Amino acid sequence: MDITTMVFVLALGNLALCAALFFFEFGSARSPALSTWAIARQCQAAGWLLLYFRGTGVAPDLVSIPLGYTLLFTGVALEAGSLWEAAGRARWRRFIYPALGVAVAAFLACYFIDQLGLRVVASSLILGGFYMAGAVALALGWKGGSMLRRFMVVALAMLSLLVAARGILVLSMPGGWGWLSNSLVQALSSGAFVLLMLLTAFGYLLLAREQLQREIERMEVVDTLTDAPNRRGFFNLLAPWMALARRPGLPTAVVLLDLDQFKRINDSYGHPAGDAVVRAMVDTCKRQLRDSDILGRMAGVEFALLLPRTDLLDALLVAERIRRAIEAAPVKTERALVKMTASFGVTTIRPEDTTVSLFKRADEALRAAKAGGRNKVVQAVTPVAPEAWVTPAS
Ligand SMILES: Nc1nc2c(ncn2[C@@H]2O[C@H](COP(=O)(O)OP(=O)(O)OP(=O)(O)O)[C@@H](O)[C@H]2O)c(=O)[nH]1
Repeated sequence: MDITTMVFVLALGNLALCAALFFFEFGSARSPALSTWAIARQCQAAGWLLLYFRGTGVAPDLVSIPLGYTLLFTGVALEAGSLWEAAGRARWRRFIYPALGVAVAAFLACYFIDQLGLRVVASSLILGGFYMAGAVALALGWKGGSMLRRFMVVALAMLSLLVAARGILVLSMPGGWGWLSNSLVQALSSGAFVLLMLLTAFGYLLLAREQLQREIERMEVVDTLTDAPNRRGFFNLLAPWMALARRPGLPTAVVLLDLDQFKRINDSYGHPAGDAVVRAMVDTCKRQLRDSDILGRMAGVEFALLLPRTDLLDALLVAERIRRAIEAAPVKTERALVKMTASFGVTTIRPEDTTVSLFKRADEALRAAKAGGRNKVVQAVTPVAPEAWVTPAS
């Protein structure tokens, strides 16, 4: 494939992707990273198209080449930016925009000094550099990342080097180096552009899908409002402690916590204020817990605490500490300072317990705390074993 056809393929490929992206996201709210990526692809499509038309008389070279490359640099820089955005570095503009400004100025200077040699050096190094910036953004998620992500990092880095290599070779050995002629390097670098177009397109979409899948899996076990484990997540984390309770050793305590008269908070200040109170309450609880303790949201404004290696007496002290902390820290919302209290039911896991019997006992204690006037800690009643029953003397 000759270079002109290659440039045409790149223009068409990017245009096709732009159209697919437009209809994929039509009418729905885009994520910032996806919006940036869509703009990046539009710039690249326009850039390659302008470069395809150079020398054809459609636009004078003096316009099509500087403008085409500027659009191309902008597209590749924004594509790197979208990868930084997706990696959670929202301040990428602070670095990418100045770098883009310097790159365009340097390219224009090189172009007007030497329309062939220096132009190739500058464009190859700039494009290679921006593609490498994208590879670095992806590499931020290397640890714990999927095989796809790691493959993308390695492939992007290698192709970026191949693109930059052309500039370096033209700069250091204008006549080529042995069998590595200039035309071979040019062909390799053009091939790298096509591979980069395909790889970034498919790779980016597959990575986005992978991230979505992870988010769905997380939502199955995590409550989105508080980021605490939800009912299912809490039961998953409780399971090993239930098994451990059948062995001799320190007990594990479970505390049920329910915010008092929460309906009135929603009714008086609105649901968003209620949400803020729930979040603040979780923060207050977490501050009173050890790292090994687990807080889960069971339903509505009812939470459970799992306190490993904690006996009943210590669990009662922890619950009392949390009760006081909640009472002493009114939550500041947009409309008012909201005072909050909570009621607690405390128990420990027994060897014969199932989750049903455990939670039934804790719930009975919680109900007793509510019935006793709320803002209280109540311990579960220990059932008397049948063999200890005493038959009254007749
Ligand atoms: N804002 C907000 N409200 C919630 C959320 N989850 C549950 N609620 C509300 O919390 C209230 C809980 O009510 P209940 O537990 O039945 O009763 P209560 O008003 O807290 O009174 P007691 O439990 O008897 O002290 C309901 O009005 C729910 O709509 C939430 O995530 N955000």
